[in-house]
Amino acid sequence: MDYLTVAMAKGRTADRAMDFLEKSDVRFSDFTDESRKLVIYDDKQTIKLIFVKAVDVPVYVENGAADVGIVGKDVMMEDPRDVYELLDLGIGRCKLAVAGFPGTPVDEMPFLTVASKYPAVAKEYFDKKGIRTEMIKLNGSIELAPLIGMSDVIVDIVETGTTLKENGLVVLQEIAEVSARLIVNKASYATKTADIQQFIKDMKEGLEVRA
Ligand SMILES: Nc1ncnc2c1ncn2[C@@H]1O[C@H](COP(=O)(O)OP(=O)(O)OP(=O)(O)O)[C@@H](O)[C@H]1O
Ligand SMILES: O=P(O)(O)OC[C@H]1O[C@H](OP(=O)(O)OP(=O)(O)O)[C@H](O)[C@@H]1O
Repeated sequence: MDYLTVAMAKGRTADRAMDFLEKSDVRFSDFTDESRKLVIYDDKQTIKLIFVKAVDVPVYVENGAADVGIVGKDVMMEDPRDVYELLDLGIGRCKLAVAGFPGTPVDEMPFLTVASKYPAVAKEYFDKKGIRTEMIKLNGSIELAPLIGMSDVIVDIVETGTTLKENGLVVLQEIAEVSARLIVNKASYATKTADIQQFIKDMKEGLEVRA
């Protein structure tokens, strides 16, 4: 059986994407939130869903290990890959922003230490402004860095703003709007066109039902 292989991260993205697909009658009945399975199939046995780390989704798709991926724009910005980006799913909406203590004069500072999960995005942003930076790559709890004096500012995802607020930080500058995107392997798009178009149609129907 030639499945359409779809890669996504468990958690917020997968929950919403599977909701959309269910609206189009694409169901994964044997999947539960507690499941530790990394590969699941839909009831009609046409889609093979693989669960990978969010940052790895474009890697699987570029290599053809997955035909399709669902991934945040933040991940694509940090590590661009040679894939087609075909649909903005409008889920997982958040912002990439510079944050720090209130009143930090970012644009007047000739040199900044920046802690981020997104060092490439951050460097490009400050380079364009002519601000020299030292990047400190972190993988989580980014908001801690300014609190303990490890960085002047952070570049991170802001959704509700709660994490910043609870740590006495504020958004200083907005860099980009982020939402989940549907990406497609280039060769798969040529060889599995009908399956991919059907998958996109199913996702779109889910989007419309939700709207
Ligand atoms: N509040 C949020 N925090 C983080 N990511 C968010 C948020 N809201 C939406 N997103 C989107 O969800 C995607 C996946 O986030 P998730 O938290 O699952 O991954 P992660 O934190 O990179 O992975 P992990 O938790 O496995 O380290 C992000 O790349 C981003 O596009
Ligand atoms: O604006 P908010 O709604 O508070 O959301 C933003 C927070 O969510 C993300 O962290 P995540 O939950 O992925 O944990 P992490 O620190 O492990 O990255 C992000 O890195 C912020 O810390």
